[in-house]
Amino acid sequence: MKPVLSTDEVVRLEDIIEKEGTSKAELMELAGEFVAQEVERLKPRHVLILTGFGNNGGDGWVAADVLSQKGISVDVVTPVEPDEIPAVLARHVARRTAARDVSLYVGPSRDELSALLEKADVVVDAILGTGFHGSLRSPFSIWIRTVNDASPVVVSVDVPSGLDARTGHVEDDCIRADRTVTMLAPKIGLYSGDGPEYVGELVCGELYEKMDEVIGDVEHAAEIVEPADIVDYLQHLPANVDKYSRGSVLVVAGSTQYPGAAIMAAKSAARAGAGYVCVAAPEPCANIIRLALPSIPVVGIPYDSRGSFGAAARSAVCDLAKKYSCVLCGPGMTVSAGGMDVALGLLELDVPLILDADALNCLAKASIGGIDQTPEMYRREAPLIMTPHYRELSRLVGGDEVSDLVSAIDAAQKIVWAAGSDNLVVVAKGPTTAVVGVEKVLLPMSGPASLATAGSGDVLAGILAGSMALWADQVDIWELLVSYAVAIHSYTGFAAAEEYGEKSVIATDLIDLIGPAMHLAGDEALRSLGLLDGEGA
Ligand SMILES: NC(=O)C1=CN([C@@H]2O[C@H](COP(=O)(O)OP(=O)(O)OC[C@H]3O[C@@H](n4cnc5c(N)ncnc54)[C@H](O)[C@@H]3O)[C@@H](O)[C@H]2O)[C@@H](O)CC1
Ligand SMILES: [K+]
Repeated sequence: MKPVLSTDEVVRLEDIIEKEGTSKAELMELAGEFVAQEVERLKPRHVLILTGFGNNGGDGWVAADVLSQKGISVDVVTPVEPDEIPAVLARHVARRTAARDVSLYVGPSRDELSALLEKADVVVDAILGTGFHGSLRSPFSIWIRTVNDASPVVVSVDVPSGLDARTGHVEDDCIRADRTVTMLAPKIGLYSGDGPEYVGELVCGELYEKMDEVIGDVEHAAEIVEPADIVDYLQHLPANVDKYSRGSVLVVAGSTQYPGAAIMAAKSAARAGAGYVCVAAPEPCANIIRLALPSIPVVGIPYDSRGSFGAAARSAVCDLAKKYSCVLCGPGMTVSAGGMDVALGLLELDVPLILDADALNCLAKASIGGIDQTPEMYRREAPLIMTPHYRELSRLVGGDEVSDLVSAIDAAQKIVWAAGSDNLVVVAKGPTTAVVGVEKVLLPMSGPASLATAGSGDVLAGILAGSMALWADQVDIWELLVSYAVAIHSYTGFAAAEEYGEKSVIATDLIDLIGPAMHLAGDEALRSLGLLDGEGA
């Protein structure tokens, strides 16, 4: 897994590295050399480097120096003369570079900048890095707009200029990078909010050769889960399994209004590997589900006048639930008094439980001021996975704004820290999904935008349930198993987008692609471990 840091922790990491004997000036040299190396791979003849007032600009000046010494023609744009640059380290490298064979442009007009952009093969954006917050001031606001209008090939240094590296928020304009070369470790803002839209391909220059020895000394905002990390869950089934040893899932879901959610979740759980799946649904919709899923038994449960779980549902569902390896509750069940009772009843049982969709909305309704204010409601021994999207997550914590990855992690941590259990995981679903536990925040591979379609969450919940049933006995770190399920869901999105077209994917397409998605994930894991060459086995 690869750590992702907050900007504060990056500063701490730089201090630690300095204490270990590598100064910030040396880090800047290494950063600039790394940028130059990444630019050189694009084989440019003419490079334009835009620099700012701070150390991000310093990295750009070093890169200019290295590239010009390699015989590449380099233009450097700076807001002030090198001697007037306020940041000491950046001023030092700017003076040095200015004395070399580079062309300097101090505070060019918009037209002059446009002309420079026209003759550049590659533009290096070293205007603003982790020191930038708030709204853009001139001249950078004009530079950034001019660059984006010209849409050249852009390599951004550390962070695309204009992006707040703490939150991923873009207030005005931001450089649209083809590649972002980030230093030491990726910053959380590159994954949050507007970040993914501007970053392009992300490359990390670790710079410090003994990074492994120091990275554990700072807190990680999150960790990226790589294909090799989930390889344990991609093994073949042992030859001697039977349908019970593969694990069983009870899907507590559906209503007259939304029988489809129960159908999609149950089928996904079966496709994800559970040996036996059963649905417990309000009686009036049970037949529709039976007809759609001939291989899956459906138990009709007492219902209310709207065809949702009714007053007697709790004991019927809880009696059944005890017999399963894992219970998934929520898809399509609507928010009703009976549904609320069912969700609270399941929380009291000693069975691995996934609460999704309306089960979470029921929980939010049953608590006052957020569930984190009443952790006893969900504190338990058996594993509990909650899978809210940002809006559901906001409701769960009493209405806090949840609008991006950073605020989603904060909200999810409130929930898991209030209970303090290793067996509690919140999956904060969004464009970048975070898997949040007490100790760890994991970022599994994100899927394509095609996954943003109604019912996609029911498929994810089913994949999660099937995976939990299959692997529950062998789990050390629940966050990792959950990340595996999220990654498989992402792969179904890529496979479906390829088959049906990016905009045309519907949730039911994803279900039959769960198997192929596991193959894709398996191949990727083997390839990253060096056990598979080329395009496939
Ligand atoms: N400190 C270190 O050890 C290292 C730092 N590195 C680089 O240094 C960068 C951080 O440097 P700094 O902290 O100097 O910050 P930056 O270079 O990101 O920017 C700070 C400068 O931006 C300007 N600025 C801030 N807000 C602004 C706004 N709203 N509108 C217009 N201008 C604004 C200010 O003039 C300020 O001096 C990193 O992103 C990275 O590129 C790398 O060289 C690696 C080592
Ligand atoms: K930058």
